Amino acid sequence: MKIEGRDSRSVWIEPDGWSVGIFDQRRLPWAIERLVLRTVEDAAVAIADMATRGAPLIGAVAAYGLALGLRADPGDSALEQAYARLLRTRPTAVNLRWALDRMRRRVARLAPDERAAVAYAQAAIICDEDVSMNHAIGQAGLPLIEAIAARKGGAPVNILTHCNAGWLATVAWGTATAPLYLAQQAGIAIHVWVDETRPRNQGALTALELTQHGVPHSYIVDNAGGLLMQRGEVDMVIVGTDRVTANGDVCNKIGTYLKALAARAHDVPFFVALPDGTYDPATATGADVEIEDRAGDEVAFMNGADTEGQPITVALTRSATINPAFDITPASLVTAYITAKGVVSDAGELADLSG
Ligand SMILES: CSC[C@@H](O)[C@@H](O)C(=O)COP(=O)(O)O
Repeated sequence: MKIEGRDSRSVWIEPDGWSVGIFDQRRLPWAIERLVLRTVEDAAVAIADMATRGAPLIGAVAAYGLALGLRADPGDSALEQAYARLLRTRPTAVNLRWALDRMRRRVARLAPDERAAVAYAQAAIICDEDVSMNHAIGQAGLPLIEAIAARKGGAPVNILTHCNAGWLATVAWGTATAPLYLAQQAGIAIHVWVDETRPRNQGALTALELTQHGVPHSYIVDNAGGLLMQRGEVDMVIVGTDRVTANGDVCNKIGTYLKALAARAHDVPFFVALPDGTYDPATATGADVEIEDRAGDEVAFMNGADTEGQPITVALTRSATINPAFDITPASLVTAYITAKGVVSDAGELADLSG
């Protein structure tokens, strides 16, 4: 994504050759601030506080977090401690465990003095794969948009997305957004409905990305989607996911389920962009996924910026709050999963692809 006119990934190695850079997503889109991670703890805090976020990016930053830990202490017990610390940062996105398991498998059998260099190389591979996988998801999803565009005779294809499953949730391209960027490159007229996504307003990140890339879009409150579908103003929904279980249930940002219900009621196709690290065949159904309960203050207070871009907090309520961060969309409401290997319509096909 272009940030300050330069193509940037969402995680990178700093010029010193070992510390890890990320954007502080708590400050976006109002301020472009970078954070430098130098320890396992820095990486863990950045993930838990959502300075960095989005299932694939959490996995990538955790991978570098493990490399940072091994640089400081490559011994067996330090490896296990770093693994455990990073794993307990956030419970729902399976990419975290997927990346950490992959890292640990790669380094555990090595002599301690070889581990840090191999860990950095492995984290870089995870990042590069994320970029190519998202591009492949884009290519797989493009014909879905082309088909609707052909039916509409050149009128813009209206695509609704929820949360941020974009460049800033991945290393680059995004999952749900990759088909949109490729459609734009192919000259197809699109318009994106961007859900605000309370309480952390990830829609503002999606809107920032679409602005940077010149993709026409409108930022809408979470509850506008139903009316828009009822009026025939949504041609398709594409969302990302934090985990797809063996039966095809989709765990994603809170509010996704309501969009899927509305889409089914109005015959709007509902697609889930699914990279490899987000598929969890070891978990049977969505009911088996731990849904992250975040602090109620995220609901009671809203962080943003004033008209000058200075940070402000708005108090909304003194009432009790609960803040489940994700929900489960049953497989029965999913039209198809857009994977890097193609578009598949059910859990059986997903299992065949990954096997
Ligand atoms: C490609 S990102 C897919 C999901 O991780 C995304 O939709 C989402 O729910 C992000 O949640 P977040 O709480 O911001 O980490």
